Amino acid sequence: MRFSRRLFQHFRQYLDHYSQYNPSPLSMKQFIDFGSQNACEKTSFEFLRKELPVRLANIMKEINLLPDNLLQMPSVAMVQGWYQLSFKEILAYEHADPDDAEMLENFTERLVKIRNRHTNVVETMAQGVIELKESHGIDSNTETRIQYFLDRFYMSRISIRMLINQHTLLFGSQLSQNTRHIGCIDPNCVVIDVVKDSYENAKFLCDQYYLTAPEVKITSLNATAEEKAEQIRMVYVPSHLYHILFELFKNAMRAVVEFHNEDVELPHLEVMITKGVEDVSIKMSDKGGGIPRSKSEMLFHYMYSTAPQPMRSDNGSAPLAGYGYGLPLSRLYARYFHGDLILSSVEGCGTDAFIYLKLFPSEANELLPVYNTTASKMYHSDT
Ligand SMILES: O=C(O)CCCOc1c(F)cc(-c2c(C(=O)NCc3ccc(C(=O)O)cc3)noc2-c2cc(Cl)c(O)cc2O)cc1F
Repeated sequence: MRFSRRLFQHFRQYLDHYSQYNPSPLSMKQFIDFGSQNACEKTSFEFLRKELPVRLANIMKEINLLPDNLLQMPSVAMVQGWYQLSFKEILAYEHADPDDAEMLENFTERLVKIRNRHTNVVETMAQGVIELKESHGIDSNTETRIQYFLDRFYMSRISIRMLINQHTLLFGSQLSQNTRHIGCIDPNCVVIDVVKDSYENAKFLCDQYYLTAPEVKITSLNATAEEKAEQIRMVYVPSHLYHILFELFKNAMRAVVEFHNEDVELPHLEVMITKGVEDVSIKMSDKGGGIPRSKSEMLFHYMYSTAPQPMRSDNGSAPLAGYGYGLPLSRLYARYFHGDLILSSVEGCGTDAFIYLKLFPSEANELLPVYNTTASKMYHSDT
């Protein structure tokens, strides 16, 4: 027992040490500049062996502040265990020799194992919230604290996976098929291509579930007229943009089909892509009947969407409704590089969803949660 207590104290010292540092946000410009000029694996390693433990420690301190009855849920305890193990595995490289090529290869392989370990964190945490709801119930104060935590926890996870993906794609053994991309970043992401791709896949699911789906009309407006409107490009992570658009298309299609379930003709969706001076904006409009203003904020609640959804895949077809985390997570992806996702619904008519993205890579900075006294007070406030 003495040995494990000493190890536990040792672990807590490391956790306290690394959580004292603030995470260092990188900008999209730093990601592409580092990755495009013959990236140096040693430099990346020396950055990550400090920054990954800092980001892990910052969010692990917040996990430890969660209400005890949530922390005791089996699923939450499992996620906490994954974080503790991954934290320890990266600490093992704290004093490694950066000039040791074999060690660098081993480090990259270890990052892949860590990324795989954390694949199902979102679903597992959602299961933990359901376990808490079923065993203890969730009062509004607890709900507010869980909402605050999950937004920060999932933003932290997005940022850690971004760092791991960049390193493993730039230096890992599976060389990226697309030489144009810098890690998971496309420096010339053609926005309309991602819109069409996400629409087609959402339409496939909608057709499968409802045997019908609305068409889409896409228009582009290029306020800066130096290039043709239809080729609005930007530096972005296509998989992030796809995740946001796919979720919004699923929701819009569901609203339109369910609101017009008797009608033969479905009103089409409209997507407007606009390139301004600072922003690339994507507006998605539907005539799905909209949602009351009193309910629209709840769409971003993690708790609200864990209520049984009418759209579960009871007939075995892929659900249009997941854990309901789709929209809150999509807003985190939009906000991750200082963009945003805003819903504007008109009850009885339809819903507009606005995606705002930073056009300049130098302004697209990571938005990272920082563990500090303000944050910790959020977990103690009983107001
Ligand atoms: O579980 C998941 O993953 C999907 C979780 C999400 O599932 C939803 C979903 F796809 C679509 C809607 C919905 C409704 C609706 O449903 N209106 C009918 C009603 C009227 C009153 C009330 C009420 O009083 O409570 C509720 C609904 N109207 O507009 C939208 C709508 C929502 C979003 Cl986020 C969007 O991007 C586009 C939209 O057209 C609501 C969802 F919730």
